[in-house]
Amino acid sequence: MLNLKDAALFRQQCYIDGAWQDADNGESQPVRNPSTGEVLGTTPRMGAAETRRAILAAEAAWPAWRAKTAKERAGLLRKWYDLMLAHQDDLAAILTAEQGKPFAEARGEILYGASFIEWFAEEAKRIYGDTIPEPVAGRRLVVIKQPVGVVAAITPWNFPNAMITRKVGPALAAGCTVVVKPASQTPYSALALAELAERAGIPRGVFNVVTGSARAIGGELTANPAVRKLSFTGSTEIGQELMAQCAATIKKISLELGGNAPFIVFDDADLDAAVAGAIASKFRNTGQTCVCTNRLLVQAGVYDEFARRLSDAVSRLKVADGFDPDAQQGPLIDQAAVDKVEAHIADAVSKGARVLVGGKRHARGGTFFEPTVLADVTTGMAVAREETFGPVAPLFRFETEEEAIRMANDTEFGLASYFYSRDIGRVWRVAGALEYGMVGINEGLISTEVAPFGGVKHSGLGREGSKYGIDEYLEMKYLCMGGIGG
Ligand SMILES: NC(=O)C1=CN([C@@H]2O[C@H](COP(=O)(O)OP(=O)(O)OC[C@H]3O[C@@H](n4cnc5c(N)ncnc54)[C@H](OP(=O)(O)O)[C@@H]3O)[C@@H](O)[C@H]2O)C=CC1
Ligand SMILES: O=C(O)[C@H](O)CS(=O)(=O)O
Repeated sequence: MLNLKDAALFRQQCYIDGAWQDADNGESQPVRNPSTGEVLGTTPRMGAAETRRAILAAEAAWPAWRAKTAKERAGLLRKWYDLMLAHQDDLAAILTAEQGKPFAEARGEILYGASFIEWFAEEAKRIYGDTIPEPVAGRRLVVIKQPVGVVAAITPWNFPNAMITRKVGPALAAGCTVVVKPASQTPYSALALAELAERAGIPRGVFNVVTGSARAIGGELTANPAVRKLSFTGSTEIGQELMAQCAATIKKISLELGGNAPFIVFDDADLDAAVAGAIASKFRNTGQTCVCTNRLLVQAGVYDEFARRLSDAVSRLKVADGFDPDAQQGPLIDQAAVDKVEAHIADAVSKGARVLVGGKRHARGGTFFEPTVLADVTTGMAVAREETFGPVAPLFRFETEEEAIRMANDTEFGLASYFYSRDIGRVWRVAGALEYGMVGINEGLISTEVAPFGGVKHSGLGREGSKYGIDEYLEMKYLCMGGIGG
């Protein structure tokens, strides 16, 4: 099925306490290639009992793992990173087969995912504390940082490699141990990471991967008091459920949820740069990223020209199977995703929008969809309020800077935002006024391991990556020493 150089990377069992295991009841669930519909294999359909064992393994491994020096943990993470790079093509092939994205994009995700392991291997050695001038003579005050403990990570199908390493990298670097539940549609990338972690020498129980019933596994991960931290990437609806489930045990929580990114083109923008940025921001992963542009707000003076140039560029995007060397747009993850895209287009057209390019299922069939540009879109349409999570670029028109900011902020989401302008005063005014965790200014691709990734409002809590990302896996402790004398 998969033409891998190292077939041992394709694992169809879960990884718990350093052992590859089936579900207790022997049940399994199929994993399909979204491009062809073919069954790639199966993974165990585990539930609460197996998850409890994984948590116990992580708890048992924690004392020895946290007792290692930061340098020792960094060395093991570095070996894991080196193995990811050495197996980049195989990891990318597994990813394209189970998620559908073009192979070149999958290779890029492996580098992006590995960068979090590299970055946090370095950050491990810089977990500094504080000394505080004593307010009372004879005392010494210090602050130290310690690992939070056993971490649960629940991750999505759209970045099956990077969304795991963006959590597991800082967790392990901080001295925590982890139980990961990957998306059922894309489990093989997670299991390949477990295979490489074992080869890197990461001790048994430190990194565990369970697949199966989301509700049963999630129920155990959120209720078990041994789990002290939950990190989730996925829909806002599920993030809200998990946050509520964690309340009973007061877990530390990070949420990276949905978005509704505005992409604002002002009349002083470099239009060629804006078109290139819109293509990159809107159509990466066939529009299936939480930071994808969801609404394009274009100032009236450049609306028609921008619409013409963007439509021309979109019409040239190659829709193909991810293993086709020319592929630029792969399939959507499943039929539900196609249904949502079609519903958004139908709603917009019924309320007066015009289809400039695309607008319907692709001739390839299955879950392939034509990259689409809509004009004359208005705020009463579903695409203005809901995350499409597909290859649809809706163009809204605005007159003034104030109107653009008001439209951009008119959403409960606040993850990524983008705007194009060459006026320095406008750049600072708009960047300050946008209610988002991240702002791309004359750039459509801004995600990197060195900067804090995350949102506000219904887009989540906390930050991933950057020097801030490791704090999510640390607890701060204040020591007050008396009787020092002198
Ligand atoms: N912020 C982001 O990066 C992402 C946002 N999304 C948004 O979410 C929408 C739906 O996508 P989808 O993949 O279904 O996202 P979900 O939020 O449903 O799934 C994300 C992860 O959560 C798990 N999950 C689902 N329900 C539960 C539960 N009750 N308890 C514990 N874990 C659970 C899933 O497991 P399983 O796969 O087994 O269902 C998966 O591992 C997308 O259309 C998009 O709008 C989706 C993916 C990423
Ligand atoms: O969840 C996502 O969609 C990713 O976080 C987007 S990115 O980090 O690859 O930009």
